[in-house]
Amino acid sequence: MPDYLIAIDQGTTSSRAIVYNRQLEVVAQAQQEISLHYPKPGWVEQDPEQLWQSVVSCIRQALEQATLSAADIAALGITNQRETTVLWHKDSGHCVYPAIVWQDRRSADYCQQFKTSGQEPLLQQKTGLLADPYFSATKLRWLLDHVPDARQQAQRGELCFGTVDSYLLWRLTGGKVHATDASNASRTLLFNLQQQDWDDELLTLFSIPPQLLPSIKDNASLFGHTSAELFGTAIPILSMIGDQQAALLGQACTEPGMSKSTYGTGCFTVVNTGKKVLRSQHKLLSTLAWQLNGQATYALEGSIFMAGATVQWLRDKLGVIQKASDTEHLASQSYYQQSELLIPAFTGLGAPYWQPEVRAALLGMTRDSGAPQLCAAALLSVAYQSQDLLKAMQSDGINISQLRVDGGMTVNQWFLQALADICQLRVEPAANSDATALGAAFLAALQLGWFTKLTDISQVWRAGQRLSPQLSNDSAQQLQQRWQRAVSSLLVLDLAIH
Ligand SMILES: Nc1ncnc2c1ncn2[C@@H]1O[C@H](COP(=O)(O)OP(=O)(O)O)[C@@H](O)[C@H]1O
Ligand SMILES: O=P(O)(O)OC[C@H](O)CO
Repeated sequence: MPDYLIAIDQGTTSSRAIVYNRQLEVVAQAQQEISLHYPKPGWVEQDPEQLWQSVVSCIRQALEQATLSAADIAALGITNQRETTVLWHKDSGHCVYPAIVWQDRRSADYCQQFKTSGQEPLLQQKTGLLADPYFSATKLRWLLDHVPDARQQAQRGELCFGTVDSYLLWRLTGGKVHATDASNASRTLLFNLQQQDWDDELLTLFSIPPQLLPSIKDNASLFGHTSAELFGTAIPILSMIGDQQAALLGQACTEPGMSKSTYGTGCFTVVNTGKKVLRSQHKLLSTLAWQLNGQATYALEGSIFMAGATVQWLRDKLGVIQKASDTEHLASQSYYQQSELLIPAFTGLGAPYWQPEVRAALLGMTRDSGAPQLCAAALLSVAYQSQDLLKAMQSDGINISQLRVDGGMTVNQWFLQALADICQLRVEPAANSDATALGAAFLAALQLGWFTKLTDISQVWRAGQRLSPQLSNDSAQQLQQRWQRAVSSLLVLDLAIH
């Protein structure tokens, strides 16, 4: 029996393949950055072919680094950026359009119609989500309405819709399997959270032909085998799970009430709510954490669209830093009370505001404002947004006094301390910032029988160096209040040219 497995983490910023041994220790890993394209204001696209090629090349590189062959790999697990929408031809595998990324706002007007017509509560009740362009259904509807002949081809059963997990599965299996997992399905706005299946009424509401949809499977199950010619030997694919749900598991949050926050491209705070769908009164999302043997575990989620992506903006558009890690020493040259404030609504604001049309603002600039202040403002904006989420959760009766954190930004100590200070709680980074990949790897290992039950993840999870708040509660409150005044002002600003 082979002694290793590989987790693929296809994120918004990069693709990764990580080789694990039976104890789920990292043996080797490979990573490739992915390009994002912004063809119009508020639009965000990626090339599905690049996503696919990066995954294949990461798997090959990781195998090479580990001096292993595909025959040594017992299973593959997949975790992925969620909601991003791909539509491809069944026969050729050719995509009809670039992938529409979760951050894309092009369907904002269409979503507004659901709010205006009073249909949003129906969406909320069935899916746990809101009428927001974030989710896949309105992106898919846009594709069917705007790509020439797409609707006719869809009706003739010639096209496949999928989120990134589903698209990768299709490619890995050589076009043999069109499936998704319950956690990814729960992010489409087409999935009935209680019935754990596609919802006919929603398909009609969004005019989505059902023949487009993948079948839905448990998060740990046999999804298919990679085609033998890809890596030399067919490898079973034994897990698929959306990246934030994977991180919840990878952070060993298997009991109701346990929570984590992942700081990658965006930031996602997720609380395990157990077997019950908890309904937020403060615009947090109810979602499916994982489904095993048909049994769903649910979660409550706060989603922020710009976390590490704000750091990328500093690097790629402003050029004030050369690499993400530069933000750490630059920010440390400034201080929390600086006048500069960045509200990173580059693609609207997510939870708890849900304002797709609002755009980013940089406030409080002086003649002295420079790279240190911009870096501090960018990192602080993520801490302030996290505090907004924690406050919404508290209002829903969920008190988080200690936060497990992971994701690319959590290597930044200045950011972690700012998070602890602004949110006034203990921050507990995972020893391995790749909790996402670990979650997917664990599910595959569970399916292989290397572990016997879900809670065995705690044998694998390790805490890193914890940070406690050093700022006084009064000062934190003043800063939080200033942030909230700034956001409130931005929300009432009308920037349209009349
Ligand atoms: N040292 C750092 N300080 C601040 N941000 C960082 C640092 N290193 C990486 N990042 C940010 O983390 C993000 C990548 O994290 P990752 O978890 O790999 O994201 P994803 O899963 O979305 O691809 C990038 O947006 C990058 O800007
Ligand atoms: O790319 P990430 O890790 O920020 O995750 C993206 C989320 O899955 C979007 O919902």
